[in-house]
Amino acid sequence: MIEVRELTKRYGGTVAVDGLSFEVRPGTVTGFLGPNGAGKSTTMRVLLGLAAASSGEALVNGGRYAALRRPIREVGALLDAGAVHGGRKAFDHLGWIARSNGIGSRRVAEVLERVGLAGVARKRVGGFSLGMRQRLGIAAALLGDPGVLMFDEPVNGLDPDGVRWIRELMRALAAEGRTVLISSHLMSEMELTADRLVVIGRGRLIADTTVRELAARFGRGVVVRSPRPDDLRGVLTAAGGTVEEAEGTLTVTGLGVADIGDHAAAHGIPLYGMTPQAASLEEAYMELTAGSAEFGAVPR
Ligand SMILES: Nc1ncnc2c1ncn2[C@@H]1O[C@H](COP(=O)(O)OP(=O)(O)OP(=O)(O)O)[C@@H](O)[C@H]1O
Repeated sequence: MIEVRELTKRYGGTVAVDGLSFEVRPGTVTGFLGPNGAGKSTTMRVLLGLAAASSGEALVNGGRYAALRRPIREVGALLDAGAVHGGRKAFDHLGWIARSNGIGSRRVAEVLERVGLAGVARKRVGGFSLGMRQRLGIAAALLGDPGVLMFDEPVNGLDPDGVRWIRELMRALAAEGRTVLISSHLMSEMELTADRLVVIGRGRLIADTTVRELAARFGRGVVVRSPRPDDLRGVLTAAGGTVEEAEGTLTVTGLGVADIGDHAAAHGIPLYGMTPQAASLEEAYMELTAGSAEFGAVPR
């Protein structure tokens, strides 16, 4: 697991991270959200041993890493997908990392397959699109089959298919029991990907919560259409949502889009559509990070 306790990181006069505390548990995807310069990358870099804490702790599986001594069987990370030697072929790039960590080439083929790059394994990375580089970076993170994974802005620059692919991969990695921390600017993306949300601004914790809790506190409801509105209403009410009905259209508060989809699917109730709640959560996020809203940390 990942534990950040009262972490502060200063660069000269700049306080990049300011007394930050949060935890990421195994089997969950935690979305790490905050505007540019909020301190997300710095926090990950300290967790990975690439920068030293000024004070406080940033622990992975209870330990601290020294620079370049991070065991890739324990923790994998994608920090800067662009920073790959363009002259190398994808297979050789990963093969080199694998060899220096005593990992066989069979695993290289496996991770290339998992990220959908098996077909271009022998192509030079220099010709890869940003999306392909993100996939390659993720493959490198997965090489050691680690239990803890950190991805810094993995959806940056990806098209909708790429974004969907990342979302499914993150969910699958958490379902395998891994601890996943993923940073993003986009609440709309995290809403569908993350179980928990850690929102920071100016290096400080703003909210440590769930998508559901945030939707319940700030959401203006999700408009849902279904051929079986009465059944759906029963299911969503039992799940803790508040449902209002008007002319066969339900407005649900207290549950996020992903929750509603899951509950409907579990009961075999078809949905015609959900008006994306993302806009209202995005607004909530903007309010939060603008410092104009208060949000207490939610007990686990
Ligand atoms: N190596 C460094 N030297 C000096 N200042 C730094 C360094 N790294 C980060 N900072 C500063 O620390 C603050 C936090 O930056 P950080 O990159 O961690 O934020 P971020 O949330 O990851 O932002 P972004 O979304 O833009 O990547 C910023 O003010 C940044 O300028």
